[in-house]
Amino acid sequence: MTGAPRIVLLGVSGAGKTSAGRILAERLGADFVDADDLVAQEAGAPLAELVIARDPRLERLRRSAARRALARPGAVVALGASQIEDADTVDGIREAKTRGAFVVELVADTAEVARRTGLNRPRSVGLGAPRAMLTAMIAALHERYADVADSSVPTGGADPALVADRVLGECRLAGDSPNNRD
Ligand SMILES: Nc1ncnc2c1ncn2[C@@H]1O[C@H](COP(=O)(O)OP(=O)(O)O)[C@@H](O)[C@H]1O
Ligand SMILES: O=C(O)C1=C[C@@H](OP(=O)(O)O)[C@@H](O)[C@H](O)C1
Ligand SMILES: [Mg+2]
Repeated sequence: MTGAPRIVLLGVSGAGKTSAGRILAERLGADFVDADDLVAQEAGAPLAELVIARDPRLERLRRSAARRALARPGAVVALGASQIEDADTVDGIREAKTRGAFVVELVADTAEVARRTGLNRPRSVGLGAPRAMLTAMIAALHERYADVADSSVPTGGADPALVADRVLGECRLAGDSPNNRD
């Protein structure tokens, strides 16, 4: 088709974008591009290190990584959770949609995200109310994802392979035939 990714996955950290994205790409015989990996490659350092150090290059690196990922024809692309807060990246997602990309939000609730990311273990209360903050963060990001996504897929109680099936099902319902596209 037109130089756009086939599928763009959005969702909070722990929604399962990377896990389901790899499976989807394998099923479609497509490349999987995780924007976070492009950042790490470009910076020559693991992303977590850059985040913890509040590296001043991070915003620019993440923006350009999102643009490069969104320019990969036929790929399955995962963006980092908070990249939806960057206006240029949202423009890039909307442009990719006009070129044929199908955008899906993977949805996971607080309990699921907490379990998957290890935040459900006992921890210091000195941080305030991490569970309430996580819930608020998930709700705020969901508003933004929903604003650009063509579809959303629940991930609770479903393993990544089933999540990948559901994403493909949504593509087909929307009239897209990812297995048949070149
Ligand atoms: N559908 C799922 N069910 C249960 N655990 C999952 C699921 N998807 C991902 N996970 C687990 O949750 C964690 C975060 O998954 P990941 O794919 O890295 O999410 P994201 O890229 O959205 O942050 C990993 O430990 C992964 O094994
Ligand atoms: O966008 C974010 O806030 C981040 C998302 C994480 O990736 P996932 O969304 O794949 O978990 C990881 O890049 C980093 O810890 C920061
Ligand atoms: Mg990821």
